[in-house]
Amino acid sequence: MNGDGGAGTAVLARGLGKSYGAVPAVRDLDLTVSSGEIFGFLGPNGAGKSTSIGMLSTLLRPTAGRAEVAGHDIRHEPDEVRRRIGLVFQETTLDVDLTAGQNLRFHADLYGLPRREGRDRALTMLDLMGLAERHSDPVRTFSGGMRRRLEIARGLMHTPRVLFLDEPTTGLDPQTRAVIWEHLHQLREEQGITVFLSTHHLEEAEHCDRIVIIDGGHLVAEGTPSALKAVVGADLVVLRTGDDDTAVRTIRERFGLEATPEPRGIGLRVSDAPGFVPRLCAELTVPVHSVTVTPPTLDDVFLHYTGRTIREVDAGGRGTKG
Ligand SMILES: Nc1ncnc2c1ncn2[C@@H]1O[C@H](COP(=O)(O)OP(=O)(O)OP(=O)(O)O)[C@@H](O)[C@H]1O
Repeated sequence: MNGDGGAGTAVLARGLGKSYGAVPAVRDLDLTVSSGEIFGFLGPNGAGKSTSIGMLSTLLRPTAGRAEVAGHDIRHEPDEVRRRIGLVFQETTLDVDLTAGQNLRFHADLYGLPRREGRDRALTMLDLMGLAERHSDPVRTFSGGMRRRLEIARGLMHTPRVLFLDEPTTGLDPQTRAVIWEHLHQLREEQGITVFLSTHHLEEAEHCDRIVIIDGGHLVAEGTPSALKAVVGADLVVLRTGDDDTAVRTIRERFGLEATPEPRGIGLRVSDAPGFVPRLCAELTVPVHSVTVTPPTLDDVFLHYTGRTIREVDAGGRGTKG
């Protein structure tokens, strides 16, 4: 290891940034990712996720700061970094006229793997990604999920220490996403590889050991998904009653809490919903048709730090705060 990250550090960034002309896309990024972690970059469209992965994978030149990946400096030792990383992009880069095995062997040739080693590694990686029996089939016959798994298999051909995945399950249905995640978890177990991914899917971020939340090029929060949600701390309780006005008044008078209108009733945030709901129901004098308790989500965390939800930002285009 060349820098101050230590032997167990896979990715280290200090003050890393990139501007496109006068437009800052990523600002002052500090990161430490441990070897073997599944680490996620969560943020809405335009937050700076692809730019960050581009810099760490040596495809984009930073305009500020420094970073090391697998122990090598991204600016001064880009070849050393490239040898040790795998990359899976948002857009497919497979040759659909070739078979799965040919796509992988082509990659092995690019990395100078001996023929036999390339063939063996291709079989092992196809097996790991659940594609062994499709080895000799042309990629044009593959579903979207199979293509994505094949791209991951290809990214692993040269035994990288860090695998970068830019939005690995975008455009795939929930069931296919779940299959890909099974394979990513298995990959980490069996190969001890560091997985570094970007996503704007909240469910995807939940799979990560640790995430950073990025917005407008800034890191706004960092931690395990559960620790981040614990900061928000409060469950959402939604009530559907026979008389919402009376219910709101009772909640204010008895508990000093302010319930607000929700799409399906009235809602309030409390830190211990399982303990609170029975007391609430005992105090209410109006009919209660339903009570729903929702623990905090990562979108609540995003809202907590930025004042907007990821869904809102994505729906409104490439917005940034302010
Ligand atoms: N080549 C470029 N030239 C100018 N501006 C760019 C370029 N690439 C990205 N940007 C801008 O930099 C900011 C960050 O973009 P980036 O693609 O890194 O975000 P992202 O979080 O990956 O979003 P997405 O998921 O939509 O790709 C955005 O405001 C974007 O418009």
